[in-house]
Amino acid sequence: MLQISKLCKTFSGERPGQEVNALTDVDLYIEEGEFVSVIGPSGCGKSTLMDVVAGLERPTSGTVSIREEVIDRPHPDVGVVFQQDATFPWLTNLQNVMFGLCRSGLSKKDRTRRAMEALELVGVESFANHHPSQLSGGMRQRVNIARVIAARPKILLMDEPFAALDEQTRLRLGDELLRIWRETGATIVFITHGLSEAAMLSDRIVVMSARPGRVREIVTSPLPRSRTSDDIGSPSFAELTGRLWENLSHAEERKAAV
Ligand SMILES: Nc1ncnc2c1ncn2[C@@H]1O[C@H](COP(=O)(O)OP(=O)(O)OP(=O)(O)O)[C@@H](O)[C@H]1O
Repeated sequence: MLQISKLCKTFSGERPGQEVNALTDVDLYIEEGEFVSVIGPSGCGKSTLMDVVAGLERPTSGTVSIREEVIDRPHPDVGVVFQQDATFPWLTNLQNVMFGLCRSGLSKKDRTRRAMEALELVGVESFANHHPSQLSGGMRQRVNIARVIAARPKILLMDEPFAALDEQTRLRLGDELLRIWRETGATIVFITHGLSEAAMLSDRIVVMSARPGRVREIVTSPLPRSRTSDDIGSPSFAELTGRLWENLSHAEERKAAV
């Protein structure tokens, strides 16, 4: 579904001639319908990887392909959810979700229907005619997710979407996201700083090394596809987070040594 090959990304630094190697030789293959999380030390290039896959940044070298089509701009099959609230305060929640469909070519009636379906999927349909300011942070993030999934992307990229939320809300939204993933069959790439979040949500977890970021290890989850936050107390979960922590602390040690 998604193939990342020998991906490198270098930015110009603050001083003339200075360069920042954000990513080097990243190779990753993601199957259709997989839920893959990416973790790694701060500054290792997770957001850069997401931006390149989203077609928002051009790779310095290497390629990103979706079903063998090399992408160099935002692709219609890809939706992106960021940590920051992207709702427009002057629009209702329904209008916000419909806005995400304004270039879809659908009639207003169909856009309304699709937007309502997306709001139902994330559980905020009863607030369709309220404004984002009338919602809690967690509910607003549900509207942001609805806005993206209303367009029915085959690949959903999520860059720390729950980072600004409290732990309880994160867990609840994690469960909702797993349900949405199972219902839609979307392929999800999820960036997080949270080991438990990555362990609970993912089929596979990509651990990146310190900058310049590359794939350090890919850990396959022993948890079933039907996993929920109830699995957090299980021995498999503890073993998985232990393994992730071990990997991450080695990556952090390397960062300290650089
Ligand atoms: N537009 C840019 N221009 C110059 N340097 C950049 C740019 N974007 C990112 N960088 C640098 O590239 C490196 C990787 O940044 P990135 O934000 O991708 O890391 P990250 O792993 O997402 O970080 P964090 O975990 O802290 O969110 C950092 O050193 C950052 O300063």
